[in-house]
Amino acid sequence: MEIVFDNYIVGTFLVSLFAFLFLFILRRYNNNNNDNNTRKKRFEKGYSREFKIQTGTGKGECSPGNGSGDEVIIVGAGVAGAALAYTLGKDGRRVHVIERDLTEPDRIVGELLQPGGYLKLVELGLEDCVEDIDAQRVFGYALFKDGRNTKLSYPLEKFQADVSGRSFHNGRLIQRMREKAATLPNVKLEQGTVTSLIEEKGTIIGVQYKTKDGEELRAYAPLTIVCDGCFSNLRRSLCNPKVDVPSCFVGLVLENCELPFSNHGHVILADPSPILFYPISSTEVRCLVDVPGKKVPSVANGEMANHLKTVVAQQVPPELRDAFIAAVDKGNIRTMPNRSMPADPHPTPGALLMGDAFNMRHPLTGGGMTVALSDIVVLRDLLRPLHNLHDAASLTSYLESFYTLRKPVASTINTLAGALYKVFSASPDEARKEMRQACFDYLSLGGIFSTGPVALLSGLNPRPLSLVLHFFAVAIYGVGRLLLPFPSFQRMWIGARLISSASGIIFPIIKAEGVRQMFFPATVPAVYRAPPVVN
Ligand SMILES: Cc1cc2nc3c(=O)[nH]c(=O)nc-3n(C[C@H](O)[C@H](O)[C@H](O)COP(=O)(O)OP(=O)(O)OC[C@H]3O[C@@H](n4cnc5c(N)ncnc54)[C@H](O)[C@@H]3O)c2cc1C
Repeated sequence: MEIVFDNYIVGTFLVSLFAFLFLFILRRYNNNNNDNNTRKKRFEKGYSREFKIQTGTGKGECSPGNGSGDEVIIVGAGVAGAALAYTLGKDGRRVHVIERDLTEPDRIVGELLQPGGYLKLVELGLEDCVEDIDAQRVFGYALFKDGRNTKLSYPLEKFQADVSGRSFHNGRLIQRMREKAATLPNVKLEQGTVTSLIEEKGTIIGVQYKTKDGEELRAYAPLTIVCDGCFSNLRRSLCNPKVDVPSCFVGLVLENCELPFSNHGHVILADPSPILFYPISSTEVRCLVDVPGKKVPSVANGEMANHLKTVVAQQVPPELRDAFIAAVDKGNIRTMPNRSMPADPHPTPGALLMGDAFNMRHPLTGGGMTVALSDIVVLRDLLRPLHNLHDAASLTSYLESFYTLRKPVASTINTLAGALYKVFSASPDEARKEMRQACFDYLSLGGIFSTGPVALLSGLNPRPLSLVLHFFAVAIYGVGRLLLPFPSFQRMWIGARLISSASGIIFPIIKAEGVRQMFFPATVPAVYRAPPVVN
């Protein structure tokens, strides 16, 4: 008995020591990151550049190989395509955008832009697109679990006053970006549906598309960028699409209600999976209810309304319950599959994928637009020194660096989205229950324990290593709570399973992101490739 008791004390001591060392390293690491951010900001302050806008022909068609027409074709003018069209157009490129439907989209996606994404809008000169659309400022999140709640603020202290998240009607943002792109004389925005990519000797030389009037046309350019979104039917030849649909979101709009924490996103750790609320205008609150699996109860036959009223409503914070039920009764219930797809490109001469056509993650953390905008900044900087895009093979080889340079932002946001969705979902497994509770309590500790993860989620501190450290700090925090003050064999067993389950959650996502690109980008030779020299 005495030996067992001694082992408990030694075990407890070792776990506490390990946890202390882990948290100590984490704090040191974060301090270093803060210093780096300050240096980066100073650099950015001193960095300004003027753009020369070339006026082009704006003509949609040119013959293949003829250098006088469009330089870039963009397929799709959603968040990624519209922002990219403006960005490349502003840099003087002759851009031809082909969008299936130029009317204002009405969807339940892309309604909360993280502050990191807002900073990218500023870098692209598109920040005015969130003005005059009744966008709401977002300063952080409120997390709810079992009647308790905790407020997690974005660490915005070091940024200019306008920097924060923004939430809005997605269609309004897209329409503003399309209008802004279309003001550039060298950007042609056309309504049409691209039906295929035109390939010649392994190089994409343009697209075939159907106009609004049903006319079949072809357009040619040395570079085609496919931004046709999550349902892309053009990506197949440009990547290896491994699409997973872990769940669906059911969307409602709540009217005339006040959120418990104004100007904050609300995440309810419900059973079986999270419910989100955030403002999308000065009078409307979006609610997204996660339903695990690919199938949702039928909206048409009333099963969905019944599910929302009998299973979901009781888990909604009391302040929002009446508005929630009124929204269900109003009947405008929308659904959307939540897709995730790691980036796995086949570098193809003459073509690139961007936005959701290229890479998707669970939308729980609202990271998709931030990744798309960040990718556009990376691509813009790579393309800027190039006067001519006609040498497709050299261009493809040079642009391979894009896949590594995008990783700090993309892999941090992608990994966090996948991991948090799993941790925040209810499970009958004791170890997963402990992990979920530990995550809530860890974030509630405040200080670095909340600002660290929130900075990762918001795209303000996109560092994969910091993400892994916080993730395992949560796991160790969970194990420490199980073992202190007196561990039992059963609790030690749950603790071991908690660590194993945490590893089982995060390591497959990291593997899909690419360990080398994520943690050792400097060892990837492609990042050192110089721009091709073109006569
Ligand atoms: C339920 C849900 C909620 C989300 N919430 C958020 C959030 O709050 N915050 C966030 O940052 N991200 C969110 N996302 C992700 C975000 O919506 C996407 O990352 C973002 O919209 C990607 O932009 P995109 O331009 O790639 O695709 P889209 O914005 O979907 O644009 C694709 C465009 O291509 C056009 N198109 C398609 N096919 C063709 C064709 N053949 N020819 C011509 N045009 C074509 C379409 O009409 C469309 O305009 C959410 C996703 C889902 C599923």
